[in-house]
Amino acid sequence: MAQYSRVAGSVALITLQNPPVNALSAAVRQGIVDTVERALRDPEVNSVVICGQNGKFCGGADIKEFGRQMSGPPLVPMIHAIEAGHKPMVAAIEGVALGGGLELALGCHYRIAHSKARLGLPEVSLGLLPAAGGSQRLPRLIGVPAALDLITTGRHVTAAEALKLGIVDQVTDHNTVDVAVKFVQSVAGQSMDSRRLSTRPCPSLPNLDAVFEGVMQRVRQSARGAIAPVACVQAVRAAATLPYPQGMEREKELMGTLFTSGQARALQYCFFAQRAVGKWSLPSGARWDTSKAMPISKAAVIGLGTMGRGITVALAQTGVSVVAVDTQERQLAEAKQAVSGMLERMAQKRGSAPPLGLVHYSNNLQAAADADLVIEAVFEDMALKESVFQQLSAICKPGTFLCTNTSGLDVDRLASHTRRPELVVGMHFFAPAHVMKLLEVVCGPRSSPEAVATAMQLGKKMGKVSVAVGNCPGFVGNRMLKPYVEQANFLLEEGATPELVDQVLEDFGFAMGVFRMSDLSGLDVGWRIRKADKLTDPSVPAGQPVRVRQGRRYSPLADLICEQGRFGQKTGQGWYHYDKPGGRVARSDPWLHSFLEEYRARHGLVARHIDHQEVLERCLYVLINEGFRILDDGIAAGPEDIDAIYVFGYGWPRHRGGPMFYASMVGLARVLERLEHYHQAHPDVPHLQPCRLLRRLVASGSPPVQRWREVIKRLHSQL
Ligand SMILES: CCCCCCCCCCCCC/C=C/C(=O)SCCNC(=O)CCNC(=O)[C@H](O)C(C)(C)COP(=O)(O)OP(=O)(O)OC[C@H]1O[C@@H](n2cnc3c(N)ncnc32)[C@H](O)[C@@H]1OP(=O)(O)O
Repeated sequence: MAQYSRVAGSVALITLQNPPVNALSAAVRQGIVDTVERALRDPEVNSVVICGQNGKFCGGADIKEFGRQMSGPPLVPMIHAIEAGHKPMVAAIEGVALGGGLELALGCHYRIAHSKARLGLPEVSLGLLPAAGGSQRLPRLIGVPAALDLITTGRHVTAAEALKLGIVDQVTDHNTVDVAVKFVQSVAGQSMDSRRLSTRPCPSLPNLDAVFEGVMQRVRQSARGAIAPVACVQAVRAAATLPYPQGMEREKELMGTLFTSGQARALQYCFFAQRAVGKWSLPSGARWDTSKAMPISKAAVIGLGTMGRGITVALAQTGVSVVAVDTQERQLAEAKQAVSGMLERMAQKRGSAPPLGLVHYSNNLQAAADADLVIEAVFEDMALKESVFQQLSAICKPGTFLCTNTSGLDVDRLASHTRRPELVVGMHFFAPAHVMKLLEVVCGPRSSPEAVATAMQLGKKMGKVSVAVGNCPGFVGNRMLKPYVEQANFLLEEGATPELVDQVLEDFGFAMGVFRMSDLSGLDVGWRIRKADKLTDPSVPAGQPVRVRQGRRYSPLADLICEQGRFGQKTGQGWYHYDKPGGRVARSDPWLHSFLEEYRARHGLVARHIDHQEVLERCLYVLINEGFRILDDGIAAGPEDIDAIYVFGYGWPRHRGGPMFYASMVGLARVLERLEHYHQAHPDVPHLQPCRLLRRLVASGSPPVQRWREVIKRLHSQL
């Protein structure tokens, strides 16, 4: 797991060997301890180079080991032995040096990186801190402000930035190991005293207290309840204020709290969930590893509203040539300007040229004829989409994949309007499409494995977390959102305010509560869908009670708000008041409160006190319950898919792991018991009725979330 060889006569070369990223497993750590000892003992060796196999230095501690009993030599003394060694040690960094990998490099006396390498301390994104001395050595090397930035954000830096910051001593375009070997020979025999970071003082900083106070305030605000970023600040503060040994003690103490926390488990679960969703499988048996993705070099986007523009930008950023089509001249002209602007701003940030030449515009659908893949993003109207698909099917070359960006309409119905339904899949992007990480790839019953694989691969190329889901109204994300929003409206009827509901959800960790989020997305969107679903407006049969639809409880509150022309931020009024149309700052609105009071009085509803627990349980458990139904229906293959969708597309706090993981942390029996309780209190709300799968999981002993797939498989095979 760490190979020892002699090169250039007197240099020991230690190569970490643990594919795919040379993570520091127990065996690798043992290998490093043994080979370093050997190099230090060997009288013929005067210097050491440490590198990683297959062009990757090291991806850090082995995350898989964290949930288990730890064994093997610990990292801290291992790195200390390297730093204390009397022979010069150089880290030859290719590929990545992340987390424990960078901490290992910081223990070396010199660091030489390849120009394409990326370095960072991303432990915070796993709910941890760099506890192998990283929180103490990095501030001593690059100063407190830069170390705080890297450690609290976990961001990766390029070799060029690492050189500028002083993390590495040299960057090369040549063979990094050869350069390191040559270099280490040039310093062999010299004293390494000044190169041991643990012996250096932290560069002094005026107004230390004020700096840390400011940073702590900012970090607490953006952490939204996550504890690791706060612990990271505390650890760096120890580096700045304490001698190294005491700083290490503090690092260990803080890590002790984080290591076994639920948040660390949640974040590590998210890490693996994000990777698990790439290994998709469909009920048909089609799988990621047996389905061939087709290369896409030319795409077309049809409909250049907000979504179409974002998708065009995202494709061009990926290097795909795009023809952007809108039949309305005015919309086309506006889109041209908007897309170019977005591409230019993004390029400016990156310091590169904008890929303007990759985008062509047309007002004629015919321009999509030779595209390899088309993404339809016209207005969310079934008849309109059907007509576009019919035309595309006639226009496009044989083999063109036809995708729809619908947020919930029937993909199979659209496929039925084409000559090749197997080439049709949904590609549901989230606004703004060039920024948001999530892509739901919606597989209809007739979508071919190649079509799914192609959409998944294209999503990955675009930097998205692509999740394959089945076809049903709202797919996964929006289907679960519906009962969540519905509960929030019911709570208003019963006595809550938008402020209370939002406060509870934001305290939980959501970036925005449900009402603030609805105001941002536009209340008219849901109104239009409810009209199409015949839940409101003239289509509702006369004599139907206002608060009942299709035999269930219904809240017309959102419809009434829309009837007042209050569509949220865009009109300056919605559930909140904004300074002007398009304003961003939500203010409590006395009009809304009087409106709620009048509404309750009109319907004989008596407002009662609703506590935070009820708000949280009713909103979240009803959403989770729908998640179980989705698993039971086979619309999502496993809980990781649902959790990835919620974390990357719906602002679910990552340190809570996603709704299904959260349910497992709360305890499935508890979730079941609370749903039963609320369903008894509200028997006219079917969404509160605990789902069959939840009951069965509880009956089978509430297995951990990682084992649900097996249980679901077993249940389905028994049907
Ligand atoms: C009572 C309590 C006492 C407390 C005491 C505790 C003692 C413990 C002290 C320990 C101190 C630890 C301090 C250090 C901590 C760390 O180092 S944490 C890890 C930090 N590193 C990372 O976060 C990097 C994670 N990986 C990545 O970001 C990416 O994988 C990559 C390296 C950039 C490569 O990306 P890409 O090429 O896109 O490949 P992927 O698909 O992401 O990954 C490929 C497979 O590799 C697996 N993998 C990646 N990194 C790790 C890892 N560090 N450990 C284990 N496995 C890893 C990944 O899951 C993929 O696997 P498959 O899906 O199976 O292919």
